[in-house]
Amino acid sequence: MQARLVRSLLASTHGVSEDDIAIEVLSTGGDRSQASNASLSDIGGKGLFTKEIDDAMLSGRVDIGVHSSKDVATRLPDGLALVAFLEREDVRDAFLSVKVQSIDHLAERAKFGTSSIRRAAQVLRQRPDLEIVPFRGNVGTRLQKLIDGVADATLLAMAGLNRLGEGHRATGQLDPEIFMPAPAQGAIGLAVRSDDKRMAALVSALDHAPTNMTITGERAMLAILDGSCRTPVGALSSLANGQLTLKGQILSLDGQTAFDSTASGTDPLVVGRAVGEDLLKQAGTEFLAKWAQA
Ligand SMILES: NCc1[nH]cc(CCC(=O)O)c1CC(=O)O
Repeated sequence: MQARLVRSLLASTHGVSEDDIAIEVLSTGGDRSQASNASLSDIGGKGLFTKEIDDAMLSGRVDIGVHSSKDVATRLPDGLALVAFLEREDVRDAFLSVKVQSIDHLAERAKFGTSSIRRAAQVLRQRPDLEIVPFRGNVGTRLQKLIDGVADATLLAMAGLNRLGEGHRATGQLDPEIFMPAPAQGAIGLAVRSDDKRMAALVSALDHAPTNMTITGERAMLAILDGSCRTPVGALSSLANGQLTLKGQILSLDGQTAFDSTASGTDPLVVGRAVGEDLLKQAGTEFLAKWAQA
């Protein structure tokens, strides 16, 4: 579990005992709605996986929020701040099937299980014939659904599988240039109360600077798109010589139309905003209105 990793890093970095750091496990709306067939954006979108943790932080019950960065809204509730990111894991999505080795090998009109509008659009872009079926639940439930034939294949974040020790369940990994990961996928983010300087200092010591740069860029891109765009979004970052190169993509829900943009630079906020603005400009208001999630 990711909170245990954070506790062990905090203890070793600051020379304190793990026993002095208590873990409070809070179930969020996103965890509870796992049996539902609704897509995440139907249930409550961003904030769904963080609300209970945000509330516990604001009330002072907990001091550090441990999140999957991709589940954290681009604007945190007032009084909270993301101050550190652990080294990013594998950013790719994994392909899982008990029948075939890759998307290309799926039979005509096979059932593809995903409740993610990004994954559905990306899959349909490659294979418009496939039937997308809602697919939720924990990893074990999803694997059982594949065995039961509820779907012929699905996609999951490689990072999530690895953290559960289930990386071997992946049939393969998707090319992230084609199946662009969700912005901020694969990185654990740590939040503190904005006025808690002491906790911010303790937590910031765990920050992995290159990860911080890529996540900051991707979240800046998403912040631009969030306001005016409810279509699927993908992002892919790379770092070289202190320069961030960020590729972004937005897609129509049916995957038939996609817009891509790339920018590079040393300031991730500038790079991220540039990619976001360019995507909005390319897509135009008509596209954005047509493919807005209801
Ligand atoms: N939407 C749920 C969610 N939030 C973060 C991860 C994976 C771990 C990560 O990206 O850090 C997942 C599961 C998935 O997309 O397969």
